[in-house]
Amino acid sequence: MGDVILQAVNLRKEFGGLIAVADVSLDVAAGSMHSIIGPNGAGKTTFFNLLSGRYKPTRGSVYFKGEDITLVPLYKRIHMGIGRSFQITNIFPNLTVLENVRLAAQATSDHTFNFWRRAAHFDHFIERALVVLDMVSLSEQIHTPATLLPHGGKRKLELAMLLAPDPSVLLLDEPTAGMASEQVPELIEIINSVRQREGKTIVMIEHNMNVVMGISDRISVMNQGEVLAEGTPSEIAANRTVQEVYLGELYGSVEEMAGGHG
Ligand SMILES: Nc1ncnc2c1ncn2[C@@H]1O[C@H](COP(=O)(O)OP(=O)(O)OP(=O)(O)O)[C@@H](O)[C@H]1O
Repeated sequence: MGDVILQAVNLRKEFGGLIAVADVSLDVAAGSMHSIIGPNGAGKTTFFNLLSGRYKPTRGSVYFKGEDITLVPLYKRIHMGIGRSFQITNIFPNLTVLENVRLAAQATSDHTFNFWRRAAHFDHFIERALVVLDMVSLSEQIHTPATLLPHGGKRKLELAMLLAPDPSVLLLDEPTAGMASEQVPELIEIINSVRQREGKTIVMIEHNMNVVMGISDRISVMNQGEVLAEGTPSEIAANRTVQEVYLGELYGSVEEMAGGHG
């Protein structure tokens, strides 16, 4: 395993009496694809919100490149290089694809604009936007208003907006959600090539098991706020406790159905 780039140590989040994340410790290796899976309500999104800085933990710590960032707010973490996926609702629908990505690059820039230097920076952001739009195969649609993109195109646009400021870690929350199954392989191919060609670290919540098993280096399985198991895809696939959690869910719903008829 390579150097640890992002680390959670005994991270906990309570909402009133509910423990959504229960003392989770997790190491993400630099350059790896680390997936987080688990049944609904397991605490995956809450855990992501603790990594991105959207939530402050009840206790525990987050380290990025060895630095304690537990109290660093979300916008500063983005500046440091932790990119959190944009939701489709963050896209400006009437702006073009290019303008959306240019704004995403610009929004996280450290430059304070001086009028005379502004034009030069503007060109720089457009150049960056064109590079990332090429990475996500949207070069042909740069002048299309975002609202006119099909759902799969909007997901690629989100990814481009996330990549625009050149983060070293990408937190992807269900990147294939809502996509038609025939569009999934292309997006996964893009995510994989971004990781390999750009050397990015990717932490991903994903429900599609084919995707998770196919591209992850490591998988952490969450259940009821805890990490139940962690390992390579083949280790996780062979793990009995993991099988029981997923099968348990299935049996639970079968029993409910049976109960409904009884
Ligand atoms: N802001 C909040 N306030 C109160 N409870 C919350 C909040 N966010 C999440 N929870 C609760 O915390 C638990 C974990 O939720 P979370 O959304 O993190 O799970 P998840 O694994 O991401 O689920 P899913 O796969 O359905 O998205 C759930 O019981 C949820 O109801």
